[in-house]
Amino acid sequence: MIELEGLTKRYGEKTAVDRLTFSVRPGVVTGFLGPNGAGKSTTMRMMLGLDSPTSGHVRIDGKRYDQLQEPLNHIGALLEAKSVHGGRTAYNHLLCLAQSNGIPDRRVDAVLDMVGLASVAKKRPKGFSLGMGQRLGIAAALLGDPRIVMFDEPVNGLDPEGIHWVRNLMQQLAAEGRTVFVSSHLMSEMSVTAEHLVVIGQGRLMADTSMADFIAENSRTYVRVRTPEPERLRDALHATGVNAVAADDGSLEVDGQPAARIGDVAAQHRVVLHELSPQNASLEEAFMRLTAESVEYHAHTAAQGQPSGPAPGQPQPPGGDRPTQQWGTGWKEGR
Ligand SMILES: Nc1ncnc2c1ncn2[C@@H]1O[C@H](COP(=O)(O)OP(=O)(O)OP(=O)(O)O)[C@@H](O)[C@H]1O
Repeated sequence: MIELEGLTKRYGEKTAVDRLTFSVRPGVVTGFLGPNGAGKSTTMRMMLGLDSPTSGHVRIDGKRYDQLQEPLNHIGALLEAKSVHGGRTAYNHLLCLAQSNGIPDRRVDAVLDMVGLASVAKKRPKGFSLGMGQRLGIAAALLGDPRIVMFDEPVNGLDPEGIHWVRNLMQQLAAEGRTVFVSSHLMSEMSVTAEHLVVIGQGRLMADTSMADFIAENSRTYVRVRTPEPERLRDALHATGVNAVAADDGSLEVDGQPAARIGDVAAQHRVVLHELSPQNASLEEAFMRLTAESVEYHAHTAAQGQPSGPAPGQPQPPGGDRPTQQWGTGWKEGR
């Protein structure tokens, strides 16, 4: 179990992490989400004792990180910018870590096997691809067979097979009853990996909930209807108290009604349907809707100084009552 209580970190005037209180439970994968600069890495560094809180605290199995006797046996972590001694082979890198943490040497072969790097164990990581480096970082995190694992952007640089492997690994670790805490900017991946979510924005807690509830609470679900006779269907629906709104692409959108009811009304009035499809919101839409107001860095159009919104081909903001003028592509100044 990881427990945060009022965790706060200030850098001068800047409050990077602002009174965060939440727990990460064992047995499920918990996703950690937030726009760029939200404070995720700072939070994770404080969990590992790499940064000290300005106030508040983090407990790992009831203790501060620096009070853990053999920390790698409790918590294994992959942080974004993993530094690996370039001169040592992958095997020796892990062996040094094992020996300095009281971990049996045989764990080195076990984790190299587990992450698929056994064949390059005698090679130096400086020649590794980004994906191989990530696998080596994951191997190091698993070395002490810890009950808690924490991954910051674990699929960064991995190919589809690698991403699939990380997903299965995290789910397997959680199924074994471990605590798995993972940050990622890849929403589609997160949505199929994590069961629980912690979302922060500008250092503050915005959500601590199940994936299903998060999507349901922060998104709009509706039924899209296509018909050659939209006016007639709209009137027919209206007569039964159902409101259908015409979308720009000529389809009708109906909120808060099951598709079957719309289909029944269409059949009663002999209106031909070309499409009748429930639209379930994605994690990406829900995340962007919730965090729209807390995005710290926005892309601006040079001419108007206005946020540019999603790039062509990127998801569009869902409709709704939250302001969408602050949508940005999330790039970060100075990074
Ligand atoms: N050492 C530091 N000194 C000053 N400010 C810092 C320092 N580290 C982080 N910050 C600031 O704290 C805020 C949170 O940064 P952090 O890296 O934790 O965010 P993040 O959610 O991990 O972002 P990203 O998704 O871009 O990795 C940012 O505004 C960042 O500029």
